[in-house]
Amino acid sequence: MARNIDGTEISRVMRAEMAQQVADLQAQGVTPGLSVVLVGNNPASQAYVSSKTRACETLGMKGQTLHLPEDVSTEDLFAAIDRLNADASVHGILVQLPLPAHLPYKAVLEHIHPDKDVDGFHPRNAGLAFVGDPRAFVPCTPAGILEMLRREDIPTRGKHVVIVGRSLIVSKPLASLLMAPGPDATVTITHRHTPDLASFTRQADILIVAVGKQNLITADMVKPGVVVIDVGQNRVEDPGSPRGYRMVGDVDFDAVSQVAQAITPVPGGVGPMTITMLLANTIQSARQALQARAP
Ligand SMILES: Nc1nc2c(c(=O)[nH]1)N[C@@H](CN(C=O)c1ccc(C(=O)N[C@@H](CCC(=O)O)C(=O)O)cc1)CN2
Repeated sequence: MARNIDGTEISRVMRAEMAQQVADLQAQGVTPGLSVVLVGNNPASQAYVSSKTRACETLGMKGQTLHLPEDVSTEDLFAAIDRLNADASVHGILVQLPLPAHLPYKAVLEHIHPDKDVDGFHPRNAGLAFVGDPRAFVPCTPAGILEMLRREDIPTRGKHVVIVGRSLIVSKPLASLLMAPGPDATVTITHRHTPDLASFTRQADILIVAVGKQNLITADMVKPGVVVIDVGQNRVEDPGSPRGYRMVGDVDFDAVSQVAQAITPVPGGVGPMTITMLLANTIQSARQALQARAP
């Protein structure tokens, strides 16, 4: 039976460490500030955004939401981002995704000043992360997965990591981080056009699944002793639960737990780590702003 990798508990420990880092910055006259831009009324996005600003406040950071209407124009959104780019009290800016279809999301993400891009989605940060430059803001979900593996003493050196999914915000940065010196993993990326997916997933020492499809990975698709990281966030109707739905990942958790060595649950695995790493990136940004101010 697999042991659970508890992202909520790892986050609790990390956030306690970060509260001290925030206090140290405040003693030097800087309170790390995060601004989250939310466009429209997507209920899941609203929930994630309020988790982010609440988490900031719990640590003594400033967390604010800029809520714009669903039909905001690209020009008005750019103008709002410009104001945040110019505001010295704002160290981190993020635009909550997904955006309404009329907005050009890549151009929007590129509009955020790279020094405040705590999501790490700006091409400058993606490039810096790709070449292993420590100034890069690393996207929060990949950074959180690496931190979980490190804190759980799960070795990556020489291990075969198979990633299912090829997204720009999770899989691609994760692959480059894992194959870098330090983690030293051998990485395979698979995606929807990979024939015979199971022939790849069965080779994995560490299997990372980031697709958004419930029960994509079943017990017969993994080898005994694998470590499974489930990035999926899928809503399943459940009239018996208080919200009328529950969250599940991409992995058939109960069945795969019988075979795996360790596994992240959904909820309570990768999700909380995403927000924790966002706090870490905002603190890093505030520190860099302070250093830039020094004579
Ligand atoms: N600008 C961004 N947009 C989006 C990102 C992102 O990193 N930056 N990621 C996702 C959403 N997301 C954060 O924004 C996020 C998703 C899920 C969780 C989480 O903790 N999930 C819980 C379950 C939630 C529930 O029960 O409703 C869990 O897994 O325990 C955190 C953050 C897309 N957009």
